[in-house]
Amino acid sequence: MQNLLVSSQIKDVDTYTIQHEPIVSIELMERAALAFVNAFINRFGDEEATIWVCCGQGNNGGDGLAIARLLRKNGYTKVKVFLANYAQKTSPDYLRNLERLKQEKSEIPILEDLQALKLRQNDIVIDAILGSGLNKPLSGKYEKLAVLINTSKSKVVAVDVPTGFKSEGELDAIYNGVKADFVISFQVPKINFFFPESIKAIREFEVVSIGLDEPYIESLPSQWKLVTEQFINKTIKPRARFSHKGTYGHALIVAGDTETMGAALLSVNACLQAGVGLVSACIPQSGLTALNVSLPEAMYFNRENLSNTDLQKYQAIAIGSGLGIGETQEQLLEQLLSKNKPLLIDADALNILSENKELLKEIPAQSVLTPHMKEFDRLFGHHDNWWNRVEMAKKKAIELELIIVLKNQYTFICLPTGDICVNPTGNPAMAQGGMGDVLTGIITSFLAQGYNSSQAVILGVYLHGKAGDILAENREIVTASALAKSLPKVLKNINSEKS
Ligand SMILES: NC(=O)C1=CN([C@@H]2O[C@H](COP(=O)(O)OP(=O)(O)OC[C@H]3O[C@@H](n4cnc5c(N)ncnc54)[C@H](OP(=O)(O)O)[C@@H]3O)[C@@H](O)[C@H]2O)[C@@H](O)CC1
Ligand SMILES: Nc1ncnc2c1ncn2[C@@H]1O[C@H](COP(=O)(O)OP(=O)(O)O)[C@@H](O)[C@H]1O
Repeated sequence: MQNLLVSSQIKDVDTYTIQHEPIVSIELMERAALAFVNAFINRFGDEEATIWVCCGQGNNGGDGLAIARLLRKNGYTKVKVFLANYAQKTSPDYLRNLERLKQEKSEIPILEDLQALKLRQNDIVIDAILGSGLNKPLSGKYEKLAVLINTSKSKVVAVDVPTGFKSEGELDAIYNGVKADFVISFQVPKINFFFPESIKAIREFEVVSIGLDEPYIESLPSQWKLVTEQFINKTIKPRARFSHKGTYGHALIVAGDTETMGAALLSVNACLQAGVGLVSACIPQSGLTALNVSLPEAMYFNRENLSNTDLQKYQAIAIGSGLGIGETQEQLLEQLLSKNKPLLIDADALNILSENKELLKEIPAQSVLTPHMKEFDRLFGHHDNWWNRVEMAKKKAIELELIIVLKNQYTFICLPTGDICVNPTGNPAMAQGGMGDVLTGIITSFLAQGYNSSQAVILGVYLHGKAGDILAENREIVTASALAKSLPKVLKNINSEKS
């Protein structure tokens, strides 16, 4: 896991690195500019393009000046600098870079008049006006400049963060900052990059290291964590010698209704593909033939027997995928809750909880809820923005001692400890019905295999997205069935890389 930091903490890391490396601040700025330029060249290799580097007067502007100089040095002959000198204050490193640019007679035109900023279709704007130092909404000349950049047809590449974009905290409904096609951000992704509202400001982003002190970053208190591949590799266990089906647990999945039997089958199949030892499908009798034909490995569990069966033999129990809503389903949920065993609660079972909120406190500790945005709001109230929604998920996870998996492009996993783990895998090719049912099956599988709740959820969400990413490399759409089918190979690749 990697700590995600708020802007004030990033400043703190900056200061720490300068003192302890040691390195002078202007050299750190040079390092940031160089990291930006390398990533930029990698992506936008056209040395003939006209590049307008728009610079404010803080350190973001200082980066811009150094970037302009380094691009010129790398063969980009049509670099121009535009100074947005609208502020009273200037940063010392900005001034040093400005002096250097002037002294070196670098042949880079330095413009200050807005009229001179004639942006054309194939030009590139490097946005170094305001970075993570943003401390109030954009207005006046800054806003006018943002409008000019946004209405041009030029490609926009932002340094660290787009001008006017808040790195953390609630994002306003209306965004008036620079809209970047690409952001090259320093050292850590900013928390707000992961919220859907960021689409108004950022099309794509990349994070480049600038050599800030990593152990110090990890030592800082932050409840925001990014799930990393290293964490997954460390956590996942390969299949052991002499192991047998009993080693990998028995899962019970309570799911399906006449019209949504497919959801149950998807979930049960994913549970098998993710490696469970045994799985029993507690589905309506009308689904029995479909189950036997499509998933002969699975067993059937008659719903009539749920109330009088000892469920101790199941290492994991999930309820909800395609379950439907009604008195029978409500009774099933209540019967399971009364067993006082952690559950994974998804889809319609969440909707039943929304209609019967008194049941929330009956959910056993360490249970997992996997709502998408609408299911979450039905449960815990309407939210105008994602920042508040995630804050509420964190609060409820602590209060109810649950793991709340708030699903989206970047899924937020809120743990009872208060930690919010952001999952980086997954992509829009996966935006199709049934994908959540597959996720439920995968997490249930890992729970049955003996991972603790947090591990099972983090592994499940990450690998679900990873499988989707691998498939999306050569297809536009990834179906839920295709994703489930690919899981054994994804798991094999991870375990082979480890050994
Ligand atoms: N460790 C790292 O990651 C490194 C980061 N580096 C770089 O530093 C950047 C951060 O630099 P920074 O702190 O100087 O802030 P920056 O964004 O340039 O502007 C601050 C000034 O803008 C002003 N201001 C704010 N909001 C405003 C508004 N809405 N409208 C108008 N004015 C507004 C505010 O003025 P004030 O209101 O306080 O008078 C303040 O003085 C970071 O993004 C990265 O590019 C690298 O160089 C090296 C290592
Ligand atoms: N654009 C996307 N990028 C990444 N993951 C996505 C995207 N769209 C959907 N998903 C994933 O697909 C799943 C959808 O869940 P859900 O809405 O419950 O699906 P369903 O109820 O149809 O099974 C979630 O895990 C979500 O993270």
